[in-house]
Amino acid sequence: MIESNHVSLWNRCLRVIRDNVPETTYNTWFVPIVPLKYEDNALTVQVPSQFFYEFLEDKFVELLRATLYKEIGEGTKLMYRVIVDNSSKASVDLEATNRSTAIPQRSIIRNGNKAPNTLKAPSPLDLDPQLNPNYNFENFIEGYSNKLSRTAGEAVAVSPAKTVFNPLFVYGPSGVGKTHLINAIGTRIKELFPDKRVLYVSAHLFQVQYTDSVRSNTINDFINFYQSIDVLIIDDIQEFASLTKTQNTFFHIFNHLHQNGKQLILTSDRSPVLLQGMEDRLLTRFKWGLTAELEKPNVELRKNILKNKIHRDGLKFPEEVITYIAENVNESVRDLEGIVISIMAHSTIYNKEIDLDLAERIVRKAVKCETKVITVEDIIEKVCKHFEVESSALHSKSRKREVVQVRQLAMFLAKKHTDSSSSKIGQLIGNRDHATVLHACKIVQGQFEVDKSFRAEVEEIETLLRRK
Ligand SMILES: Nc1ncnc2c1ncn2[C@@H]1O[C@H](COP(=O)(O)OP(=O)(O)OP(=O)(O)O)[C@@H](O)[C@H]1O
Repeated sequence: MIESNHVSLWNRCLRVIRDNVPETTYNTWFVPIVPLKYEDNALTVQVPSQFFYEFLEDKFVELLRATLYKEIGEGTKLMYRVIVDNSSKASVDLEATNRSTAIPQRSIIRNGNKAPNTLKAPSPLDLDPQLNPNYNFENFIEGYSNKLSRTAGEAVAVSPAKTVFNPLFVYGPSGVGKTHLINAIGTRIKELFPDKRVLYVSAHLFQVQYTDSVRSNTINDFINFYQSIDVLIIDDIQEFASLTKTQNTFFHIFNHLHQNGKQLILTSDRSPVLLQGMEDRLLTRFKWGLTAELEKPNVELRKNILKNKIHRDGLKFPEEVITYIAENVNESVRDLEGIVISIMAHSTIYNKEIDLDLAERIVRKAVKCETKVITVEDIIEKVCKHFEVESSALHSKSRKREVVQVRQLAMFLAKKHTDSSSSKIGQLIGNRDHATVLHACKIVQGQFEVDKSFRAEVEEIETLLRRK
């Protein structure tokens, strides 16, 4: 077999494949494959993304193997060149059917995000920063909801510990990109300053390491190790809540690093004001630098994130499908990504075009099964618990300010999250009439618009309401 005819070999294979899979599957998964070479009994093909490669390996490995054996010869190997970065066209080569061992190292780095196995300070080049390189600034799409955090993050990345953003405290609900952003900052710092000792660690892992070090009597090593870091990135700091000893140790590490001109980057699912169970001296320090909120992305940002993801994965979705998903999947970016994968899988397995109909069915199912039905009773319970007011007070005639405010908030949330009419809501909350409910909604809406910390409190209650 002459080596230059890889294109004609692949075309022969395509003819066989076309006869064996539905048309949409063929167009989606096989047309974008580009044959690159045939050498040493191996055909190398280029695929547009890691996702693409994994999908082929998962669903069509047998078909591909049988086709290659038939058209090219027994034992022919299939090699993939997987594009991992669309802009630079960076790629990795992988062998077919060897996925578990062949996945590029960069994509499994995070799975091995284990405790540094030596808590003695290794040199910067030996220290694995535990960053996820797939989370970088290039693929962190900017929008109104993340502009402040992103801009501050870029400033910190260029001049770690030299800006006033120290610590940089990023907070926001689940799935809005906190982990992505802080990894992007760490990765950029490592690119600009390879000698800096950068470390990403989840608060959970920090806590586990701390407990281990107490148990094994190596607490000094633990502290020394963390005090040797130049840029310490801790994710989900809210997990330290109520862990007094961990907080105490972290307090000393924080002070040491801050005093010695090192950068701290922290994330939390809520703002410092709402971090209950955290020592005041830590909370004060969290506010020394910049406290930046990552809000839920708006429709426009969701659309851009979707487009970017679809493009990076080498896929094609009609514009109206993208718009539909962006408008209807609005909780977290993670949900958007799940929907894309689901649509691709359905389209392939059931041989359906990717169209509005398919998207609607999948989104409806996903959104429905994740949405908990919220009742007026749930709302009363959560609101009363949050503000430490007896629910009996809500139903009483009390006109005490704090009771009135809690009652009004419960009415507002009931109007927003249930299908009950204003009269029904009034009846269930303090036996009031519908005009009182409408008035309450207006008052709360007004406060919601001007008072950021009130808004944060309400959002926290809403998160609890949605949780199953
Ligand atoms: N602006 C963005 N651009 C591109 N991708 C984004 C953006 N925001 C979030 N994502 C993607 O959404 C997914 C969830 O983001 P991430 O894990 O950073 O959220 P999080 O806020 O840390 O959530 P959690 O608190 O649950 O850990 C990731 O795959 C991330 O890449």
